[in-house]
Amino acid sequence: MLTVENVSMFYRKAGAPVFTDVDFTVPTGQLVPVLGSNGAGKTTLLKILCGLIAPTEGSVRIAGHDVVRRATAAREHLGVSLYPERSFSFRLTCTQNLRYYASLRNLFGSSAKRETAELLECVGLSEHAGTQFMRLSLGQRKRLGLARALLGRPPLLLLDEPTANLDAENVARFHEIIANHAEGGGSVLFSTHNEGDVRRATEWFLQIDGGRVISTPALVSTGPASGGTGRSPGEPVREPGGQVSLQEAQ
Ligand SMILES: Nc1ncnc2c1ncn2[C@@H]1O[C@H](COP(=O)(O)OP(=O)(O)OP(=O)(O)O)[C@@H](O)[C@H]1O
Repeated sequence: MLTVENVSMFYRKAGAPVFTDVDFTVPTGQLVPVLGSNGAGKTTLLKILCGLIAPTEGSVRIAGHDVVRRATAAREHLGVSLYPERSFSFRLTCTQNLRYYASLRNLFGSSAKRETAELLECVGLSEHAGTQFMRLSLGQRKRLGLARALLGRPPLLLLDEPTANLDAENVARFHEIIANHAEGGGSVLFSTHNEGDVRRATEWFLQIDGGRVISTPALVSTGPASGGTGRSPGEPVREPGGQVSLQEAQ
């Protein structure tokens, strides 16, 4: 679904690259968290993956389409939510905002109306359907961003800190939504500062550290409802390639 090959990123005037030689693949049906400290490069990576900025070197393909050279084709397979959220119209309601973005996905009339209502219900915003965006809390804005990313049910979701500002109930709701997405054959790559997201989401994650993007098995994936370790008592923690494991970080 998503293929990243030899990607490096240098911002002009910056003294050092954000990261170099990034290679990974996200197959269909996988959930991949991206961890990294402030300034590590998570947002930069997401912007490159969705084609908002071009990498200095390397290439990104979504469903086989290069995100720079075949951007329109690539974006048909893609739903995006970046952080901070700046692209909604402040004076429009949740419904009006989603209907506008639905039209950009070629959804009009009754199908747009139905999908907009379903997605507001899905992210728990039905009661705010008629609320202006500027009157939403930060967590509600984040959930509206997720609803917009889901418009048209694109197979790949790229989400920047989707659990930031969410309460526990809505973090659980987010994990249920992405688990359903994966069950339906979709893939999700999302950045987070919350290691709980890694335990709940997946079997492997990406960690950006010192200009390297490292893929690491989580080994603690136990499904959405569990907070357990996923290991038998006494079972050793595997540390492939000497990489930092989630357990070490706790
Ligand atoms: N437009 C830009 N021009 C120059 N440098 C930039 C630009 N955008 C980001 N950077 C730098 O690139 C590095 C990575 O930033 P980025 O926002 O991708 O990090 P992040 O991991 O998302 O951080 P956070 O967790 O704080 O959101 C930082 O050093 C940042 O200062």
